[in-house]
Amino acid sequence: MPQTLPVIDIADLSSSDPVARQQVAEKIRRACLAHGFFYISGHGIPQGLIEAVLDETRALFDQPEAAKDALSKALSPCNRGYETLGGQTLQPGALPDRKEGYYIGEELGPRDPRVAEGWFNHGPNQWPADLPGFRPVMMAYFAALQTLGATLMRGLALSLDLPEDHFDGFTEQPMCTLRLLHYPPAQPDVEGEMGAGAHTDFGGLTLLLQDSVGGLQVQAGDGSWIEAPPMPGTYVVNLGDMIARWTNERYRSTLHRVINRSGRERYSVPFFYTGYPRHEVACLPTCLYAGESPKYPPITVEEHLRAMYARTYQAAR
Ligand SMILES: O=C(O)CCC(=O)C(=O)O
Ligand SMILES: [Fe+2]
Repeated sequence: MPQTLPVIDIADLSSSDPVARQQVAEKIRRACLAHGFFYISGHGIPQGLIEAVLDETRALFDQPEAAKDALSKALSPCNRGYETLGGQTLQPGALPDRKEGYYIGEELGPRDPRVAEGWFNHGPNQWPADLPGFRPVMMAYFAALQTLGATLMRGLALSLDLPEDHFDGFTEQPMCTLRLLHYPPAQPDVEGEMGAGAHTDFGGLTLLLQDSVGGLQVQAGDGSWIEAPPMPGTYVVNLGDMIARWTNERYRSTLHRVINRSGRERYSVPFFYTGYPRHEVACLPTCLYAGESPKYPPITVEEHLRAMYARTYQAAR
């Protein structure tokens, strides 16, 4: 029997009944201990909005190369905009990833104090001039996923035997990144090339929307790769490195990769819930058992994120 990832209906995380919330948290706990990856249903994001996001994503990547290059993230002081095919190498030592991407964050003007102070990745987005629906759709989706991320962080707190509001300092003014991705079909003659090389996610939670093509794989404890196929109406949720730091690796930040062997174009939209940049991430007392010591020193969200960007965007080889 191949291993599969669980589907958790999270609707009851918004219930007024604390017992119902705790029951969802128990399922989250089990999934986090097992794989650090699970599907969620009952998330409340309207299907129409999801389809609009995928439509606008396809339309963006269908634009001529020159139009996409005009939106290059190299032109942005805060890493927003277009990233060309092969622009990132997620797996150290592997070939550059066979994907192109687009980064969107909270829309912040120059007067925002965080922008004025030069906080990492804070500032305005770049928007495609010829796609009028793109900006409103992406902003509506961004806001909806930010709320969903905060709901999940409350469930995560409960799953760790912490008060539900434990992560409120992290979910206030959170930094989040919406990333649009396009994976052309794998080239059969290029050995070792992947759509996204094996990596763990940097931040807190990732909420992944994928189209119907498939190709995401998650590493199990025994080193084998589990398929995470598309399931309509769900998101794939995974834990990033900051959760592994918080929990002293009790909860895992699991390796995953994408190989698009379908022969078709694949589109996916991960949403990275990264959290309040000045928040300090240190080992949680409920995750440190007698005789253990923390595996990681405390770090702020921003310090951690800067280090991770430096690693995957080092000079192209
Ligand atoms: O496209 C996917 O399914 C996964 C993308 C991913 O892992 C990432 O962007 O971190
Ligand atoms: Fe990832």
